[in-house]
Amino acid sequence: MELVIIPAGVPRKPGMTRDDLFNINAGIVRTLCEGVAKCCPKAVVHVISNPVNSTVPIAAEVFKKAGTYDPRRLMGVTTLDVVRANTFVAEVLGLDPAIVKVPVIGGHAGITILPILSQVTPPSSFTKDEVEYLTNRIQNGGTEVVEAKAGAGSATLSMAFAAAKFADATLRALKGEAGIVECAFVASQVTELPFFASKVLLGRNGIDEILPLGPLNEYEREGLIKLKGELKASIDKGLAFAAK
Ligand SMILES: NC(=O)C1=CN([C@@H]2O[C@H](COP(=O)(O)OP(=O)(O)OC[C@H]3O[C@@H](n4cnc5c(N)ncnc54)[C@H](O)[C@@H]3O)[C@@H](O)[C@H]2O)C=CC1
Ligand SMILES: O=C([O-])CC(=O)C(=O)O
Repeated sequence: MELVIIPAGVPRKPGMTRDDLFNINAGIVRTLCEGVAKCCPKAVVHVISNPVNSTVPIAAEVFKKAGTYDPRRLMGVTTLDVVRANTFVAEVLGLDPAIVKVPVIGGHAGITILPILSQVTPPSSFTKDEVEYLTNRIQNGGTEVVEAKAGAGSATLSMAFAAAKFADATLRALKGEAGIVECAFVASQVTELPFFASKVLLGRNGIDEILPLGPLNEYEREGLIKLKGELKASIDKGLAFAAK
């Protein structure tokens, strides 16, 4: 049982998008994945380095070239989006974040981060204003931290918490614990895009099953349509880089 977590690379400074990190981090992720393919080709790989929407496709291409690719074992880490969503929704509902679960789908940048508030557990309803506030806050949670740190980096500490949470869930599933479901950015057929974040069932081999998106309300369906263009462009940018 092997798990490789890749958090290497440069973080954002205020005014930058995650995509602005591409020029440096794409090469770092490519080199590290070449090392994984050589040294531990059967490892499950968690990619944290941004822009996740591009670095995961890069990792997939590196593994394909090396002949070690297994889509069940490659996951982009979007747990921090879920941690933020659980926290902000719990604040609005006046609940303990530990009991709130919000699926977050799409990708890991700006509008590609789409919280599915209609599927929150415990079942809850929100006003239109609350939906707008929560969606924007969750989509911009990373930027909020980058601005607050004013040049000293991004959300390192909360990412460490999220990475540990996702690693723990993955390792428990690899050991045989049943029924572990997490959101992650993975090779996917739930939409027409080749990679997408959604709920996945983890198991002894990594991803056992990618779960359907479930019913979305009109606001979420519109969000899904809007995010696809940006997400596709980021995926294609990663694939083009890896093909060079
Ligand atoms: N997926 C997510 O939700 C999140 C992703 N991130 C991303 O994670 C990455 C790291 O962020 P932080 O840990 O906050 O930055 P940091 O600057 O605190 O740490 C980055 C680490 O990467 C190492 N590094 C740099 N180049 C390397 C190379 N070529 N090979 C191996 N290691 C190398 C550095 O020595 C440093 O230890 C950034 O790309 C950031 O955008 C950060 C937070 C959340
Ligand atoms: O925003 C950033 O640059 C780091 C990150 O991905 C996050 O905190 O979600």
